[in-house]
Amino acid sequence: MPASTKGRIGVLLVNLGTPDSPQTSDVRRYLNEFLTDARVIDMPAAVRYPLFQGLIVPLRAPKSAKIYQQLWTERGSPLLYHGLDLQKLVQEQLGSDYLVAFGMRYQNPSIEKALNELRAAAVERIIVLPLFPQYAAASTGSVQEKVMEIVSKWWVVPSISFISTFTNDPGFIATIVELGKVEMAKHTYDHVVFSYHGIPERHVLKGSHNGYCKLGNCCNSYNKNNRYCYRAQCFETSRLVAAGLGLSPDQYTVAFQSRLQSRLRDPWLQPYTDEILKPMPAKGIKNVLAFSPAFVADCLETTIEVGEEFKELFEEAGGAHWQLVPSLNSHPTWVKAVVDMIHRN
Ligand SMILES: C=CC1=C(C)c2cc3[nH]c(cc4nc(cc5[nH]c(cc1n2)c(C)c5CCC(=O)O)C(CCC(=O)O)=C4C)c(C)c3C=C
Ligand SMILES: [Fe+2]
Ligand SMILES: [Fe+2]
Repeated sequence: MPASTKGRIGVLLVNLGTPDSPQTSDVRRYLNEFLTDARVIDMPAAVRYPLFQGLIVPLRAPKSAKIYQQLWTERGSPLLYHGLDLQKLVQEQLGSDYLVAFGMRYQNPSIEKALNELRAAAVERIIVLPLFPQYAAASTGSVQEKVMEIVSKWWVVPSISFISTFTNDPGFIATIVELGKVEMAKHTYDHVVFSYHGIPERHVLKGSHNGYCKLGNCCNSYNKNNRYCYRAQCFETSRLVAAGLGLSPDQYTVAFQSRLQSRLRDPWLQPYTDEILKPMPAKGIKNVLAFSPAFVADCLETTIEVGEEFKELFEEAGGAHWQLVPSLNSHPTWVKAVVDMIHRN
């Protein structure tokens, strides 16, 4: 019998990143790394570095640090500890044929450290799962570029595969539906808002396959031509979750948050969440259930922006009840969905 070359399969789970602490200096270091990434700020380096490292980050870091201080817990940043919990639970379910590592695109634990753990274990191949349900060049694409940059320097490069989108993954959708039903059992809602992290419209158009995507009705169906169109993916996730919750199209709105547009004067995906929620109470929509399906773990953009800032705006406009549905975090249905995605790969 020839000797078997079969080894463990490496799994790399990656999320975006977070500062090491909520102190301004750590937030500045994190934002400097994040906002000088050419996939996030797609300007020439000669403009990007002076504008962001020299001007925007120094102004933003103290304000962001205050928000991170609100978000921080005894276990640190939620994005980090939920990622580590997910890693542990997925490892337990996959068993010893697999080795699961966790890394962050920006700051710590770094992707390089996580990949080195897999390399030290001589894994047979590596499956990379960026924890962004909808593909965007600024999130998934950036993780892919970083992974390829690191492994391209290894003398021996094992087989590597990427799970680039899971926007319509049945287990992912089922978990959001389950979490939504828990909230709907506690309260009656007039309307549902799906609020996604925004990106500049330009980013969507740059990824348009043969000019298929024009930011119009083209994104209303999800097909082979717009598989990686961020806008079409956000609509697809929303449609599937709405179907799971038994909502008709007039019972929900898809919107986009977290724009940097005011400073860069660049249109981002619309409508903007903070703008659509203000007129709702005057139209009789007083109770809103909000989902954040671009994030698999609670973070600054969910807990603070959707859970607190939008709630405040909605109540100021006359709304009675604004409720954020928690993220998937380490929900058992989500852990199983990740395990299933790995097995299918
Ligand atoms: C869901 C995927 C994400 C995409 C796409 C994305 C694009 C993108 N983001 C910025 C600017 C900022 N994002 C910030 C925080 C942040 N972004 C994501 C995810 C995506 N970003 C997450 C998960 C988080 C939260 C991190 C946490 O620790 O909780 C921030 C920092 C927060 C702040 O200072 O307000 C900025 C800035 C751009 C410009 C962009 C695409 C072009
Ligand atoms: Fe972001
Ligand atoms: Fe599109």
